[in-house]
Amino acid sequence: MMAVAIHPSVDNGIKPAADGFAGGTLVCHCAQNPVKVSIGSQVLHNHACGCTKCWKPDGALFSVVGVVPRDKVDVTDNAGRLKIVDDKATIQRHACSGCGVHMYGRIENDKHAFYGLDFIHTELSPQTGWAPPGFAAFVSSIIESGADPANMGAVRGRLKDVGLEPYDCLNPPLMDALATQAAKLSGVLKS
Ligand SMILES: N[C@@H](CCC(=O)N[C@@H](CS)C(=O)NCC(=O)O)C(=O)O
Ligand SMILES: [Zn+2]
Ligand SMILES: [Zn+2]
Repeated sequence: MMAVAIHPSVDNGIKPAADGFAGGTLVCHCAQNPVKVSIGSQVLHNHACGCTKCWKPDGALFSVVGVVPRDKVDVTDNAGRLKIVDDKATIQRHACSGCGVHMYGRIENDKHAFYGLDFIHTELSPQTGWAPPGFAAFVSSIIESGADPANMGAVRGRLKDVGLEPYDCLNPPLMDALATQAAKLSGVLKS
């Protein structure tokens, strides 16, 4: 039986991070005058995301998305083509209006646990050495994009086989970070 396809960067074999890797350039899919974004950092918390909002390449069940400090993100070419997909969302995804690819997602709420980090898709960069995805988030959400609910056992099995522990929200460290921030904001936890 053919293995469940997750995402090209997973299905073609997850490549390890390179020591000392410190960034690269994201390029959108437009054949002419692509949008380019320079990233001056290794990616952190890279993961597969099954939610409906994260950008996925054609045919993929999951997005692969991670974060970098926002001051390490610099749009260098054709910034004028970027449009915010949903300005009400927590993560404002800046997409190329030509090809639809999301170039970076930014949190503008400075009370959010992940404020200061931008979300990026390292597959848009020709450089190798990015930290690979380490877990799978929002796995059940792929059903909202049309995945067959009856196939979820096979999907989770495949994710485990390739070392991506499946979660239906984020992984425990990130869920703890969100809850810690909520407890500080409510005053339950003294900061
Ligand atoms: N089940 C929902 C989940 C969406 C969701 O909560 N996505 C997560 C992971 S990217 C999130 O943090 N979203 C914030 C946002 O999109 O602004 C869907 O698939 O649309
Ligand atoms: Zn484009
Ligand atoms: Zn997502």
